[in-house]
Amino acid sequence: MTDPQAKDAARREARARRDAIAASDHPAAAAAVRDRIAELAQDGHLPRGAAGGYWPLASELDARPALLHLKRLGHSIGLPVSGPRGTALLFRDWAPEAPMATGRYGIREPAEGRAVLRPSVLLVPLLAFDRSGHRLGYGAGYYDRTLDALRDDGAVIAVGVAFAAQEMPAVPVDAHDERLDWILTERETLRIRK
Ligand SMILES: Nc1nc2c(c(=O)[nH]1)N(C=O)[C@@H](CNc1ccc(C(=O)N[C@@H](CCC(=O)O)C(=O)O)cc1)CN2
Ligand SMILES: Nc1ncnc2c1ncn2[C@@H]1O[C@H](COP(=O)(O)OP(=O)(O)OP(=O)(O)O)[C@@H](O)[C@H]1O
Repeated sequence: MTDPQAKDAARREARARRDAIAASDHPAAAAAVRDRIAELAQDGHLPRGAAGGYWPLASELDARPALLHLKRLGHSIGLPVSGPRGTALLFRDWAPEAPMATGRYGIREPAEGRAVLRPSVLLVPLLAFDRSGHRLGYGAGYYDRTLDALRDDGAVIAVGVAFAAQEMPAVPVDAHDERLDWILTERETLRIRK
């Protein structure tokens, strides 16, 4: 296993870099990522069915414009609901006008009663990434467990979303770390797996 301190140090460094991005640069980055997801869809890289996303936290890149685009293309959209630490995320159907609630960690999520979806495409928020498709999240293992579970019962295309500044030469990895299929930043579309 990698030294947990190496992951923590990489997390702190990535977090500081993300926090340093000017708020005025966020809308253009969100629009660029929307255009990149539109291109993936157009080129037939995204399977039909539900797309999972995330409600932006802190200084994360806002994926909502990308999600709204996928919705217009006919995908249903699911947002994560965090259960207890150690569990996989669940995705509930989201629409801009549908009721939201505040879940664990104070994150906005679709209210109870909204349908649970199984995403065939998952936009994954990244704290740090490298060019081989490895990622770091907040360290609770939610996305590793979620991708593991989704890949166990079928296919899922995992699309990491981050600012270009969050790239590292090599993210520290462990055996349980799930790789991404694509990474989208405001600057480029990285194809990890063919
Ligand atoms: N937008 C977004 N939604 C997401 C995630 C994410 O990374 N981004 N998640 C990705 O897994 C899940 C939530 N995961 C979390 C895992 C740990 C902590 C956590 O330990 N929070 C600390 C405070 C951290 C801070 O302030 O920086 C705490 O509550 O003490 C929070 C969320 C599901 N939803
Ligand atoms: N598929 C899995 N099954 C069981 N435990 C797992 C699995 N994936 C991750 N874990 C556990 O979750 C914890 C956090 O993992 P890690 O440090 O890789 O988090 P992360 O990738 O940064 O976080 P996240 O996946 O939430 O974005 C570790 O203790 C790890 O052992």
